Amino acid sequence: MFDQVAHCVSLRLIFDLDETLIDSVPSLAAAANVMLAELGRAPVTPQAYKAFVGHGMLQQIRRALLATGGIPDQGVEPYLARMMEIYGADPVSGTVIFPNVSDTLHQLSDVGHQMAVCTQKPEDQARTVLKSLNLMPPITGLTGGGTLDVLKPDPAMLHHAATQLSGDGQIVMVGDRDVDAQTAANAGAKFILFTPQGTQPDFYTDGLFSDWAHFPAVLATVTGLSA
Ligand SMILES: O=C(O)COP(=O)(O)O
Repeated sequence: MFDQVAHCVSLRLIFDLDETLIDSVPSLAAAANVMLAELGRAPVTPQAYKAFVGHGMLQQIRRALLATGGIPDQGVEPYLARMMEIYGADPVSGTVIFPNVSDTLHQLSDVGHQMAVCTQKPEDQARTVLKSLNLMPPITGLTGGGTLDVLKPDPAMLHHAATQLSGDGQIVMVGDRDVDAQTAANAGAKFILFTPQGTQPDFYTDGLFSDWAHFPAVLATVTGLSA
């Protein structure tokens, strides 16, 4: 399968992190539930928490508070700070890498493609997770929450991630949700959707896959490299 991309110019592949390369929802939900318990709130299930993810930690906590009784008088900020303390102390336990991610990324790197992550997750937390899962390298660039003063879908996030990689190879963004697709569209980049359940999206995508072992073939088709 890698023969399809073995003789091509170097692509710049920009990956979303949460729910694209890793399933971090159990660890995020566990940390949020510690914070919610301190506030006297009921816990949220990982399944419910999944819907809160995608727009950064501030939105996660805002949504968790709204779902469990509303925003307290103090506002979201103190609870965001507490979540950053709890989750930031250990963003690794309970987080798993999706099947075939590691092999696929190493093999894409071996044939010359360059890779960076573009995530809403705070940059230091993302770096800790990527290093602990032995994904950095082959991933060499990282743009996260706090790297810039904007988040996805601002195209500056994707541009920043791409400029961390050398060369001017075609940029392809890979993510799991609409905000990633919108980021790619705003930056004029191709977008490939990771959809582990095989769900059809209601937004535009240049390609999609549900198993990372199939990603190189989809990438080859989307970029025209299989021709
Ligand atoms: O922090 C989040 O809400 C999601 O981060 P992501 O951009 O890696 O999906």
